[in-house]
Amino acid sequence: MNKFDPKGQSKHNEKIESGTGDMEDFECTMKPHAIPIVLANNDHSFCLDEDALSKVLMQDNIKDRHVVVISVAGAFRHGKSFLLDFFLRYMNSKYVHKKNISDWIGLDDAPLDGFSWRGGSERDTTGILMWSEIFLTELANGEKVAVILLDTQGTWDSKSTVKECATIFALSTMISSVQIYNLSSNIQEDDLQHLQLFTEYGRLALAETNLTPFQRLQFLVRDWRFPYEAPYGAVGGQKILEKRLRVDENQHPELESLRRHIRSCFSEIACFLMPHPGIKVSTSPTFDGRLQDIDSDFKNNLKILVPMILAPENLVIKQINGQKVKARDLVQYFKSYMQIYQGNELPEPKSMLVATAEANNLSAVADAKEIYMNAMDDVCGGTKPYLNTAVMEAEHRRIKDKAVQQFQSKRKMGGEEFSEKYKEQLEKDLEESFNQFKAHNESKNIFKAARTPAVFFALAVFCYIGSGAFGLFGAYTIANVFNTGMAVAFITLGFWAYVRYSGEFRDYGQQIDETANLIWENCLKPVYQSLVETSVQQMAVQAAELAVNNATVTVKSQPAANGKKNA
Ligand SMILES: Nc1nc2c(ncn2[C@@H]2O[C@H](COP(=O)(O)OP(=O)(O)OP(=O)(O)O)[C@@H](O)[C@H]2O)c(=O)[nH]1
Repeated sequence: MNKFDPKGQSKHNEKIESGTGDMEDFECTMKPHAIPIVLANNDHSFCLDEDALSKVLMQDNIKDRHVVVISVAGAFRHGKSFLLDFFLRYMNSKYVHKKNISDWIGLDDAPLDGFSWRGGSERDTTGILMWSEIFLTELANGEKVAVILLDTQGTWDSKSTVKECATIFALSTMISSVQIYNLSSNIQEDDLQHLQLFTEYGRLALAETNLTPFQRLQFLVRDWRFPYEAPYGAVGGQKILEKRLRVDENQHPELESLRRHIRSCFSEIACFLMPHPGIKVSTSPTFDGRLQDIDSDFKNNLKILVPMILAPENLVIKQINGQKVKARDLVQYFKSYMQIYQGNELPEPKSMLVATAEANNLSAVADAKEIYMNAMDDVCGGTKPYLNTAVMEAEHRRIKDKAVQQFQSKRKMGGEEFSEKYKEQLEKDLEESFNQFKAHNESKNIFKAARTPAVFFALAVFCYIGSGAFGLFGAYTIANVFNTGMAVAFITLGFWAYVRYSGEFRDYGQQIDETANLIWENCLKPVYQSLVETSVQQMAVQAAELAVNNATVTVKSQPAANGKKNA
């Protein structure tokens, strides 16, 4: 097990030491170590340690250099940090100690240190860690670039949500120029599906652009067990990759679109097959990374893989929107990407079951709504005449029950409890639709539609009579007020008719309708109702009198008739 635990050294105001002298800004008190840049919070969110990031990237001799960012991501407990420590050995031996490059892999009995790694089944790395030492590497054209190494929190451990996994993977893919996708045994369909989910989550956070969003994707298959099918290394990897990402004519559209998506996200995709490192590496609790305990096949392939990624001729400079990125820019990008993931703009990535159950329920809701809308359309749709409100409400209840029944009877994933909130939403939506149908139905009631002109016409007539009556008694001032009222009523009526005809000034039209309603409810309706009541009363009185008179006449005429009969 490695003795070097950088997690105990990650206080961000600590000064760090560089073996190269490249980090003279820092006081030389510590060995280079892993610095947590993105920290995992207890509430399943992440935050950026800006100070720590700036301290590393804003050093005088680093900040204006183009960067090469190499990140390793993938499922937890699959040897990501272990691999990165060999990257460190390569960089240290070449650029720090200026040693012969063939010796970079180290001594047989030297424990492996650097990024924290360990055996066991529990996760080790959380958030995103950056190696404190930035390696300045000279390219063939003489430019010195800054090589940055990132270790990431493994995906699919029992403590992380899908959102956390997606955030770390997406963020590290967005920031890196080479993303190493570390897999175990094979490239499986679920690995591709997860990659699709994570890259889509990353692409969502980026501004719309026609350029390929990410740079190099390096599949790294650990413990490859079928060298007789495809040999270890890059050639075998390419063979497997071609097979897995092949798009066939007869392929299911879902599989095809997944493959197209992955290809469209990266400007370059490669694969490397690594052999198993030996039983001691994977099972011994006392293994501390010594080369003597690692199988030679693994070591030989490491000697090919590591330079394939880190040798100057293979370095990929980080580009965003086609522009090469400098270390100082990377600080800004980190900040703005983190802000996006901390905000509420992005949809929440879900587990496959939750996403499928949601889709099932939403489709059942859509079907039920369609049933309701079609049936209500038949009852009171656009071309149907006005329907009595009570009948309409009864029809609404009947059709709504039918729609909800349809929703409940449809087979859905996620269970009863999960469906409940969709059922509630459906009922709410149906009530809203009913209100719209109701409003539409009301507008078909010609008496209600004629209310505004009727009210203003009645006002005009009232003012006309008023003006005539007061004029008759010589009260000309009051008569003039009534005349003005009549003119206002007619002008309003004319304007209202214009609004209805032209469709312009609709707000004013609405205000006139509301005023008419107000006048109707508060003045005309009470008068109208009392008139109706009075006339009904009078009719009742008259009917009663008529009945009494008739009865009296009958009683009086009856004895006379009887007398005639007797005579
Ligand atoms: N089978 C196998 N085990 C490996 C390989 N490389 C490293 N290991 C072992 O895997 C275990 C985990 O190594 P780490 O480097 O800590 O794994 P990790 O992916 O960084 O783990 P997390 O930080 O928890 O995500 C250690 O016991 C290593 O010895 C490999 O290629 N194959």
